[in-house]
Amino acid sequence: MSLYYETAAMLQNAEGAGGSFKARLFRKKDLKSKPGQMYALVAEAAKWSPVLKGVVEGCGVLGEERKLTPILALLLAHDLLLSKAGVAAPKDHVLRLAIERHKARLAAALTKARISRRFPTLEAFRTAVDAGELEPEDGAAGEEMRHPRWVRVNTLKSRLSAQLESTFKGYEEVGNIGEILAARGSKKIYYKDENIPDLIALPSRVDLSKTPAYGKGEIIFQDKASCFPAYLLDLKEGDGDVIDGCAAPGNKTTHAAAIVASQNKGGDRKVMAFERDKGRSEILKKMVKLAGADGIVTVKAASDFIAAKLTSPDYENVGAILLDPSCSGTGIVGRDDAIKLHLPSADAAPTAPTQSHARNRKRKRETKPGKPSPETDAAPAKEMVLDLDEKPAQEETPLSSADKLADRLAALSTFQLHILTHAMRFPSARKITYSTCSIHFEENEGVVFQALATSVAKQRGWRVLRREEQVEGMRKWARRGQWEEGKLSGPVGVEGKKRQDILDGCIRCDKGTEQGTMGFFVAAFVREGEDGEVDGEAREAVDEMDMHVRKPAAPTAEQDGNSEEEWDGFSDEEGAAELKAKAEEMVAKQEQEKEAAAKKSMNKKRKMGKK
Ligand SMILES: C[S@@+](CC[C@H](N)C(=O)[O-])C[C@H]1O[C@@H](n2cnc3c(N)ncnc32)[C@H](O)[C@@H]1O
Repeated sequence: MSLYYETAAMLQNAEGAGGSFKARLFRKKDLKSKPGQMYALVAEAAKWSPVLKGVVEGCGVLGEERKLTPILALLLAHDLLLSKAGVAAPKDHVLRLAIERHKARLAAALTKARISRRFPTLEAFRTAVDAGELEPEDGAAGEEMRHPRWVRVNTLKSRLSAQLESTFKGYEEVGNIGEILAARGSKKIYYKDENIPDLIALPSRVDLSKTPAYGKGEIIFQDKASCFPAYLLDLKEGDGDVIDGCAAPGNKTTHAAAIVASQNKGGDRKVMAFERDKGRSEILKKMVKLAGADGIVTVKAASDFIAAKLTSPDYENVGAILLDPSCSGTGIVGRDDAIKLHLPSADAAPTAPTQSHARNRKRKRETKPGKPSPETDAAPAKEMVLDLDEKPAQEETPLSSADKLADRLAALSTFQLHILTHAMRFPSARKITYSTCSIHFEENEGVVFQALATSVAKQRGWRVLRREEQVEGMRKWARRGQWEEGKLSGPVGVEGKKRQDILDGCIRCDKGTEQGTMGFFVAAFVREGEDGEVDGEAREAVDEMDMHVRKPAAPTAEQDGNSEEEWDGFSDEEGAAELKAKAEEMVAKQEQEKEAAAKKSMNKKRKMGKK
């Protein structure tokens, strides 16, 4: 089978196959063509497909050449017109003959397409296509594409100034993020972030994955919002060791390690990174090593943070904890790395004169065993959406259906509250950041208010870091926490100014706004006094909350006849064990659903591409 038949067959069977196109190519054992050549052909043809679709349709190739399907016509037209090596088939091959019959008209149509787009030469046209500048701007895909490419310079290995002089040499600095969001293709501009040090934003299509800096771990792709937790933790030399309780793939771990290293003048402070999942622990180890953080970070692979023994001497110097637990992931912006093949339609009326010898001819379509059937391709999709490459391991569990939302949020927030209150028990801990990439109150402010109401928070004096106390870049971030009435079990949470102060301490990011971030939430907790020495204001706040926030199953004062009896939070062994069991059950369920949900979403994306 020729390269073209084989590639077209792989593409036609793409739907529902699971995994990226690249993974499937390299997994397939019986291919006659080289997988690398097939991959390159599809990647290049896809880039040119918005142009080639019109070129092929305009010449009426599909109407005349019954052996060609839309996919074959696209691949062959690409190689005939744009590949230096030409069509990769013998001179008398039926496909080569079929496309070469139209060479003169196809070439003329391509020239016309170039001139109409005002490119003086084919090389200039090629540069624009390579930069993704021909991608349509409108529609949902366009929206997703406008999410910037955020790049954190890894100060363990490099400096922002050094990167601007090397990786980003020739890039022009712009004064606001709006210019990055509005930029098409991979325009060479960057924006230096005003909130997070060493962070820059670039237009979405800029591909840095092949740069030496990325390969060496000098730059890390990390959404701006995802940089908030380590920065908000505001680590100081006196904070001792740091724990990242939910670490893989490790973006926040390496960020925290970079901050620690910048202060570690000869010191031996450590970052301990817990990751419960075995597979993700391997990714974490690789990330830590690549970032040059392995001297500071100890990876606790396949280790449950909740099971970490508080009395272990390993943790006696832990002053700060970063917690970014599993969540619904509803704030994640789909960086749509999927590509679109714009396929020519057989029904489109030709705009150029067609071959006279072929006009009105009704040749029977031929099908050979093992070759894609033109019959099944007779009413082709106009677009085909393809995941070319593997995506980084998903860190979140997509919610499978809307009606399960309330249940899932309840289970997730139970787990999140449990892990957060566990962090609050570490003997020397004075700072915690709690974050999610969820947009839901239940997982965000809801968890914060419930955590503050627990006995461990009260006894140990944990409170939310007030906005005015926050590190400058976070203090000036405008979007703060918000209250949602009726979402917490029990009548109400803290009210009035006290509630508002806590909400002002919480930070939110919204997706799809002019800030260019994903949907995200983070709050920092601090405590100053010794255990049991709760400062007055904090005590007042938590006491007031305790009046209102109740565990759902807790008996009411009327029911148990004891008006003094209060639910004392999650610190009792029984409650903690119950929560742990519930959380573990939920997490196991999540894992089972993860694969199914990912497959379903890929199929949906493909179907949408066909419409
Ligand atoms: C949201 S992701 C963390 C992302 C990470 N902070 C980053 O920025 O790259 C949550 C991670 O926590 C892990 N996890 C969940 N529960 C855990 C537990 N009890 N102990 C340790 N890791 C846990 C999950 O397997 C998952 O890898």
